[in-house]
Amino acid sequence: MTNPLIPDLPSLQDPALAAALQRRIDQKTKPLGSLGRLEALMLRLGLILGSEAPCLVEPQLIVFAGDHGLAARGVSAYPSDVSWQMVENFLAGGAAVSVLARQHGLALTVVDAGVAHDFAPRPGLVVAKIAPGTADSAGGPAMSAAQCTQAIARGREIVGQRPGNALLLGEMGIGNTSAAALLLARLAGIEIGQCTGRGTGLDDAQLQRKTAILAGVLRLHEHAVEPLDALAAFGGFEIAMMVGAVLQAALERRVIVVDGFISSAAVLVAARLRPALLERCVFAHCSNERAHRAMLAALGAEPLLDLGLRLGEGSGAALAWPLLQSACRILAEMASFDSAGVSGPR
Ligand SMILES: Cc1cc2ncn([C@H]3O[C@H](COP(=O)(O)O)[C@@H](O)[C@H]3O)c2cc1C
Ligand SMILES: O=C(O)c1cccnc1
Repeated sequence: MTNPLIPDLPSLQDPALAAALQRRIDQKTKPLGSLGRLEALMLRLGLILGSEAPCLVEPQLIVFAGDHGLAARGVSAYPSDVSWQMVENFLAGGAAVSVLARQHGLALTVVDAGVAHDFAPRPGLVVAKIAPGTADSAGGPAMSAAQCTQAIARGREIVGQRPGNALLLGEMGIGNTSAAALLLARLAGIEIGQCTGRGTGLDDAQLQRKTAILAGVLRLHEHAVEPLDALAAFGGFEIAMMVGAVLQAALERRVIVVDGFISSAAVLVAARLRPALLERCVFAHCSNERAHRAMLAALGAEPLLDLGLRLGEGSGAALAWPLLQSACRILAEMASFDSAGVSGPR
């Protein structure tokens, strides 16, 4: 059904372009298939950007930040204040993602999607606050349907206002591995015990408690089965804004670089609404958060890296970025057997 909030996405399948790309890859001066998964990445980037020699321009790394009412129940190893403190750290240039964005020439934008703190305006910060944190999803929906719609619309606007043809997703929000686990359980039908992980570093007893709390939240919202209902029930504002951001990026045929467990949960929601979104995604890495592998499997995704990261912020997306650049450079610059006068296979 057409819904102005959730744009229709045509499939990018293009057998002629796919064949041309594959031919180009196979004619490079290397044994057939020897660049492994980088070759699949070349194919994907070519199809997304609609070119045999795709070129990545003005990549945007956007970190969406929000607080979670559920965090007051002790589902994270850290206090909610860390959300706003880390936003300050991102803007001051001291966080992991700040360093990596600088290193790789990624434009970094931090979005206050709903942090329980007021920030002084400054460059690099977009205040798009829906509310100062979601409501406690153990007592009712994390957000109203109207707030959910507003968050998706703002996520779309923020991407639409920015240049470039690549979006790297990042997030910050104490308690957000809980929201992501709940979305995975509901939208992929996976038992909550399998979806719940240690997040910022819970011990065994704390993990057990978190699982019991999340099981209760799932029961409370047993009727929230549609993607947008589940998103409103479980939150958070940063996840809802990422849903809007990826939909807009997909509509504009940008490459979407997905980070860890939480940004994958946003992609899961968006993909349940518009499955063709997945054709536009590159999954940067498999995080160490327990259920990320299961989430990637539910998305049919093959991540590029497996570094045992469990940070979020877009750090994994930024680390994978040079692989995307290499894939494009190889397509554009590497010689063919013909052009280099190298003999092909016997
Ligand atoms: C200092 C610090 C920096 C972070 N940067 C990202 N996260 C990550 O941890 C949070 C999710 O884990 P949980 O659900 O257990 O709260 C998110 O904010 C995520 O981005 C951080 C967490 C901390 C403590
Ligand atoms: O996979 C992630 O992105 C992640 C995992 C744990 C904590 N924060 C983020």
